[in-house]
Amino acid sequence: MTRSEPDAVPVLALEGVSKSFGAVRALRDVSLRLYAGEAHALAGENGAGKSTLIKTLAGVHRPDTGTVLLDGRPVVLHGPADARDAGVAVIYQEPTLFPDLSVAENVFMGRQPRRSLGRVDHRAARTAAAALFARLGVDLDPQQPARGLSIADQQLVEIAKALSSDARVLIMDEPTAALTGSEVARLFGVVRTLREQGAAVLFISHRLEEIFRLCQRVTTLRDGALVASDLLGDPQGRRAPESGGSGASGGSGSTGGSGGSGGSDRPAGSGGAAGPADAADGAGAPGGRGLTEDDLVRRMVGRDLDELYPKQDTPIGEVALDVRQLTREGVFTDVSFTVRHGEIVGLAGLVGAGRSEVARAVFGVDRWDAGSVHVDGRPLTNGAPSIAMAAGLALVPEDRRAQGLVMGMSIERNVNLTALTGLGGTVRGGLMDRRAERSRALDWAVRLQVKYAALADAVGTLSGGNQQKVVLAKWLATTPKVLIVDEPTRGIDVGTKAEVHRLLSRLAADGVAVLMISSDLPEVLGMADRVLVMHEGRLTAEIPRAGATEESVMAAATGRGTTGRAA
Ligand SMILES: Nc1ncnc2c1ncn2[C@@H]1O[C@H](COP(=O)(O)OP(=O)(O)OP(=O)(O)O)[C@@H](O)[C@H]1O
Repeated sequence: MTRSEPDAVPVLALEGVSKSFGAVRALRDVSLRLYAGEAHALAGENGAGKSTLIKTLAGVHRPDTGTVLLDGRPVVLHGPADARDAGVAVIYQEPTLFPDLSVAENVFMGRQPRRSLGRVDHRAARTAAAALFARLGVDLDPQQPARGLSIADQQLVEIAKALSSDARVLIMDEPTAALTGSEVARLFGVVRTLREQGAAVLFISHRLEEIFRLCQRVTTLRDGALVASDLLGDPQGRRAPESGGSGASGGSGSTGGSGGSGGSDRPAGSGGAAGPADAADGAGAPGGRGLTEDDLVRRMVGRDLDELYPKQDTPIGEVALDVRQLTREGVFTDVSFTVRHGEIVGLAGLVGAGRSEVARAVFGVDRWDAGSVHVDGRPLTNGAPSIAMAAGLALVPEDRRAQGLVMGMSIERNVNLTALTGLGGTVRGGLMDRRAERSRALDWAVRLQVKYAALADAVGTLSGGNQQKVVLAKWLATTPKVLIVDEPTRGIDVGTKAEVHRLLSRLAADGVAVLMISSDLPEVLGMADRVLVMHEGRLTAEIPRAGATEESVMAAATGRGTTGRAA
């Protein structure tokens, strides 16, 4: 049986599901069919309803109307345990393993193999875990403690855990957001293996190229409604491995390992969207040639997208941020660079290279052991964020949800949080000027296209991407002289991504010095006037815009040569 046979029965499906939270209609009459052996992407802008949909499949939410079907039969999932028992597992972006337990103990949590007297059989657990990792084609030691595993490895432990309980459906909610390029390649290798073994994978990502690389079908949501469910065609007309539930290996590059950036897994000749009886397939792909990235963006956003990297040329002014020989023992060493007024400097490197740590030290969240930081020629005090802010520095942190928001507080109040320090200008005689607060929040909500019901709603009710936008707004509202943004568009949909880039470009044109930490290479190359690269806690290169290419940046990021040491 292959997934594209019209009479195939989906392993898991939604039919006509609607779900509201108060006045917000998060899902409206949505249907989705997930087949064995397919990687199926779920696309949509922030707040489109993707998380609500997967939570419905995972038994977290009960639909208001509509049905969940397992193997074609309607089921009622009373909670996550019901979904797990039915073979549906969810892998979240940042898994929550028990740090003090071993990898094997985490895999078999609650289901440890036991010996006759009821004692846990650790050796059996290790052997079984090793067999699962071998099945996935990955190299992980079952005996090592979970503490200290990279996020990528933690995800693999979660996947092994799902397999150990015979999961047939794996739902992955933005699993790649915090992974390096090679970790993504390894995860995709695992997903291919799982598909060959007959699993169905539902995959969420805001990175469109990943959807096209990994998936055979994409379902798009807009404002809670289904736009289309399209097969993804292969533009080169190459024949990708046809996989059913049989486990037959049908072609190249489809198992284990860490392939490069190739390895497209799309079905051959899948013009249009003549999938298994999907009513919403009607829209198809233009010209019957398979969906393109532009088509997908149009489906998500409802219009053509403006330029993604609208970088304007701006005169570069005096040095605004001057970081000299900054060292934090064991974290980063001898880091020196400048950012000038009007300039966007990209800070590239692999996850773990020390970029965020430098940003935190510059802003004063962490102390430095040696070196100095000047803003407009004035020295900052070590470990004093309030002094950094008073000097005109702003830091939009990477981990925005944890570091940047008070979840129970309103959207409006969160946007204005920095005003509590007196920086934002809405504190008058010790009282918040509520009208100014509201108008500022509204202004930023519109500029960043935040999707919300009321500004007085708790920020915790927003979708993940919209929460990210509120943190951005909060810091941009301080009108900084120097803005440090850490992964400014991670988790943000493609439409707003262009808007964030336009905003950064405009800030630079207004004279703000922008230091942009980003793992998104096209973003760095598209937006930065100059690119700094870090590798293992040191600056390894400084590359002017004209000389910056994927190759030159990656070479410096992986320590394979430098292109001129940063001064
Ligand atoms: N528990 C909740 N209470 C109130 N509103 C909610 C709740 N959960 C989701 N919503 C709303 O439902 C809508 C859909 O949110 P959802 O999280 O499903 O979006 P998403 O597509 O996953 O977005 P993102 O890409 O930002 O993660 C949003 O308007 C959101 O604010």
